[in-house]
Amino acid sequence: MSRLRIFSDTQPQTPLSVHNEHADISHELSKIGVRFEQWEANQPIAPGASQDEVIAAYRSDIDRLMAEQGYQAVDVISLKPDHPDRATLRQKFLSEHTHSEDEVRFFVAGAGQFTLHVNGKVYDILCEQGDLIGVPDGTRHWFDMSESPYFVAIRLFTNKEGWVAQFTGEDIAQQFPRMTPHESATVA
Ligand SMILES: CSCCC(=O)/C(O)=C/O
Ligand SMILES: [Fe+2]
Ligand code: NI
Repeated sequence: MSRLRIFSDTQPQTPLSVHNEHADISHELSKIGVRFEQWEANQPIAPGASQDEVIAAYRSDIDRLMAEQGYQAVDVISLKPDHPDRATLRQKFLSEHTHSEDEVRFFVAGAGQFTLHVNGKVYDILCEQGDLIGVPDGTRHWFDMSESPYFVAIRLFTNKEGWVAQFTGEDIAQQFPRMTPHESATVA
């Protein structure tokens, strides 16, 4: 189940609030300009599926999003627990960073944890199949997939170069809860 936990950025042990209802999660995230929607994601795609398979299965949604916001590039992250590079890939997203463009991710299988650092608060969002998240450019954030990743996410970019991150050099991501293998597995 999708979940939002909101923390003070100085209190990683105890959330200020926890939200499990999709409408509530969307409402809270809309306050910080973050798009969080539930889309149809019922194509027969499993983590490990190839980029071409995923894009073909979701072509109409991708085209609609690209037309809607002028995105110029799309790619897919598709990982399951036996991926040989899972540790390296996990580490790549685990440090706080920003992008100079909106970060739009559509989860079409499994789950992943986005954490946003905005105005002295930390918004820890467990995203699951069907969740579409849009994080405004310049928003400080990180992403975890647990040590046992199981998800497929479609990524849209305005930058033709695809994924480019500016790391903040802060260690805050190391202080907040990581995604657990259980949270990854419960959607398997
Ligand atoms: C959920 S897609 C992989 C993570 C990613 O693209 C990103 O920028 C995380 O911050
Ligand atoms: Fe990112
Ligand atoms: Ni409210």
